[in-house]
Amino acid sequence: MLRAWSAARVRAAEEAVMADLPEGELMARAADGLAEVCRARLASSGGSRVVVLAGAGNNGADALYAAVHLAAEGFDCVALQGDWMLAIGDAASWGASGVRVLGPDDDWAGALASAELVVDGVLGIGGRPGLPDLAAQWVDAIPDSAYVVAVDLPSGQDPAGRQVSDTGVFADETVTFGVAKPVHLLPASEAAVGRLTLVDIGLGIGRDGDDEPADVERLDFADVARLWPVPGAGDDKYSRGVLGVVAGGEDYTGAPLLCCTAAVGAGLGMLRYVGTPTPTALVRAEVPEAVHGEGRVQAWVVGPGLDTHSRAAGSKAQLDVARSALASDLPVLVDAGGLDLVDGPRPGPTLLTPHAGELARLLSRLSGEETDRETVQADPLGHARQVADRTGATVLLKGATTLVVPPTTAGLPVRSQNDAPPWLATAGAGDVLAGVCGALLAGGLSPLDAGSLGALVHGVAADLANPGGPVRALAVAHAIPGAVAHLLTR
Ligand SMILES: NC(=O)C1=CN([C@@H]2O[C@H](COP(=O)(O)OP(=O)(O)OC[C@H]3O[C@@H](n4cnc5c(N)ncnc54)[C@H](O)[C@@H]3O)[C@@H](O)[C@H]2O)[C@@H](O)CC1
Ligand SMILES: Nc1ncnc2c1ncn2[C@@H]1O[C@H](COP(=O)(O)OP(=O)(O)O)[C@@H](O)[C@H]1O
Ligand SMILES: [K+]
Repeated sequence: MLRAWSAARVRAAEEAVMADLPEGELMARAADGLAEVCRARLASSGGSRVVVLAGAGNNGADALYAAVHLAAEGFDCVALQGDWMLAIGDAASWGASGVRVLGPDDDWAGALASAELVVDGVLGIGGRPGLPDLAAQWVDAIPDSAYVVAVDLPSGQDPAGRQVSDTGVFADETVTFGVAKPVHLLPASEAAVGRLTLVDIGLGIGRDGDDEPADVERLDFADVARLWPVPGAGDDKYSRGVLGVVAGGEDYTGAPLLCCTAAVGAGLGMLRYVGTPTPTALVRAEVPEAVHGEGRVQAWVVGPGLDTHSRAAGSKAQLDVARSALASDLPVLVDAGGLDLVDGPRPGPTLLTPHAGELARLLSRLSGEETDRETVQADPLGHARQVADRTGATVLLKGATTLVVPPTTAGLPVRSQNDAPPWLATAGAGDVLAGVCGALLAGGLSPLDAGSLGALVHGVAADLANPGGPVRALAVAHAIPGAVAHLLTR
């Protein structure tokens, strides 16, 4: 599992460690690690010209110290300085160490034009989203052919990973110190990070065996084996978990098929389906494992393809089951149409699985203030958190990066999963996700684990279904059993 800590917690950890270290030791470790990565990238590309973008803070100092190492080894190192003082040293002192510093009136554009490696040390965890004007000009002038290494984080991006910035650096690689930060994992900024490389500087957080909750977590493949409910010899279908699915209607007949196919494929003890006549006939034909009608279950999925306003035959009875599931103290996953039935906290563990448009609609209704999809996408974490806090539910916000956000009072980390190819952005993929996560809830997982593990497996299944090419949702559903086996036995 990759874990990220907020800037405030990283600073506190740095201060604690620095109290026992000689002055400058932590920065020296950071600069050594950064120089090592730069050296390796230059060796593999055969490049020799390095340009450092030097900001006014310690981030700039890290980059400059790394450049001193590289200059001593014969690389041609130039640093760009704006109309600001440097945190450590000045043009003359860095020049004496082999790093030529160019100011705003020097030919910095010429230096950048021939750069083979650019080290972005404009802003680190002390940065606010956005860049000073001159730094934005530097970034615009970086040639496409240069390899861009961001120090700690891509400058201009929000260290907290909340706000999208349109003037930030987009790095090929980010070298971060001690532990990852939210900027590296959250959807507003992670696309700017590139390859993430961690350099150990001896911070007291994030060590193996340290179970202090992080701020943001990302499950990796090893976590599947740790968390997936694998049956033992003593299990039977009831002990493994029964999932009730209330989905579909006379209009949307495909969603329940996708959801039920994925749920049984994820390894359920049993599935009970509650629908109107047409999807019921389809589920009977296509998912012979399912039993029909209400009965005892360990968890519910309510909502894929559900039209809460339908007056078609069977709709009222189906809706009554949906409402009683929501009123029960069982775990419930609420998706799509089912989200219209959510008006506040409910008794049992709850996982809401909206996409950005559904989240905006739900939040507008709950708060009485109109919010739209674009507003949600500009701060996905903040809006998911608002819905989590208003409902007491864990909110899984779907997207290229899927967030799983518990309510603040739970004191749990946010999970952020980025396992899916963009091909997964296809109709019905959300119904498949609901089935997988529902199966995990029925297997006894918490909403946080079920949501994040389900998103990971869903993404891997999309890849395995047709590596590198298009996938339809049904193919993703059919790929779930293979994806689980692949991840459990790798
Ligand atoms: N604390 C330490 O001893 C260590 C810090 N390290 C480095 O230090 C960095 C943090 O250093 P700092 O706290 O100096 O922070 P930064 O280097 O991020 O610089 C922050 C400065 O930039 C200004 N600023 C912030 N956002 C701006 C914007 N959008 N436009 C213009 N100016 C802006 C701030 O007012 C502040 O003066 C880390 O990211 C890391 O690179 C490492 O050397 C490891 C050890
Ligand atoms: N660009 C993308 N890259 C990877 N996965 C994506 C991308 N866009 C959407 N997804 C995933 O595809 C699925 C789409 O679900 P959803 O929007 O509910 O569709 P539907 O309602 O048609 O089933 C979600 O799991 C989401 O995380
Ligand atoms: K930086």
